[in-house]
Amino acid sequence: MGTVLDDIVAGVREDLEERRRLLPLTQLAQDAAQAVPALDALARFTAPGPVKLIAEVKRRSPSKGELADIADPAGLAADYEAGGATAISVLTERRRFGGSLRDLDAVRERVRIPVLRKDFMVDPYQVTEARAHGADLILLIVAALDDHLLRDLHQQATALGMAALVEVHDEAELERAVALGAQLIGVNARNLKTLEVDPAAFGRLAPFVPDDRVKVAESSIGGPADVTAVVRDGASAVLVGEALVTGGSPREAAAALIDAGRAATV
Ligand SMILES: O=C(O)c1ccccc1NCC(=O)[C@H](O)[C@H](O)COP(=O)(O)O
Repeated sequence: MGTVLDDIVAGVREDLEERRRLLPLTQLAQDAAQAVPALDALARFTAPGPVKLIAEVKRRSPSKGELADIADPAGLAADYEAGGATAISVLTERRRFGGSLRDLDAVRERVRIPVLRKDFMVDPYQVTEARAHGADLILLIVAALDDHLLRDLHQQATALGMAALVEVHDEAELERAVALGAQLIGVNARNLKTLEVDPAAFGRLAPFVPDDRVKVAESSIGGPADVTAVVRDGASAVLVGEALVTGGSPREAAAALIDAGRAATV
C-alpha cells in the first residue's frame, strides 16, 4: 500500500493528464511567456524586518478534512495582505485540498505581494502552468521527487523567473535541498507520508540549514506562541494555513503572528 503522499500524487497526475489533453504544453508555454512578470519573491524574504508570513488559502486537508468554506479566495488573500503577509500560498490541488488554478488566478489579480502555487509538483508542465497563472513561487516537496526531477523543476522555475520553496521533513531531505542550492528551505512539521506532526522538526533541522538560506517553518503553527518558538529556533519565515482560515479575522490573525515574530526577534 502506498503512503498518503503517493495517493495524493497519483490523483495529481491523473488531473494533470486531463489538463494536458485540453491545453498542450506549446500553448501553455505561450501563456507563460505573456503572463505578468514574476515578482522577486526571494528579495522580499531576505529583506530586513520581522518574521515573514506566508499566509495560505486552504479549504480542506487530508489530515483535518473540511477547514473553511472560502467563497472568496481573493478577498481572503487581500485580508492577509492587509495584515502584513509577505506572500500568499494558494493550494491548487483539487481532490484532497479543494483548490484550483481559478483560486490562483483570482488571488494573483487581487494582491500585490508574491503568490506561491502550493501543489504537488511532479512534472515540468505544472511549473509552466504556475507561471502562466501568474505564480511567483512554486513549492517543491523533496519527498515527492528524485534528485534528477528536483533539479530539473528547480532550474525550470528559476529560468521562468520564479523562486522555489523547497520543502523537507527530515535530515536526509534537508541534505538534498542544501545540495540543490535551494535559497528558500521549508521544514514541514507534518510528515506527508503518514500525516504525523512533529512540532520539534524545525528546531532539530534549522541548525543544519546554512545561514545564507531563508529558513521557513511550515505547518501546525497554531498561534503567536508557536511563531515565537520557531523564530527563537531561527525561522525567518512561517507558512500558516489552518490557524488563519479557522480563526476570527484573517487580517488580525495574520498581524498577530507577525507581531509575535517581531517580539521574538528583539
Ligand atoms: O495539511 C495536510 O493535511 C497535508 C497533508 C498531506 C500533504 C500536505 C498537507 N498540507 C500541506 C501543507 O504543507 C500545509 O497546508 C501548510 O504547511 C500549512 O499547514 P497548517 O498551518 O498546519 O494548515
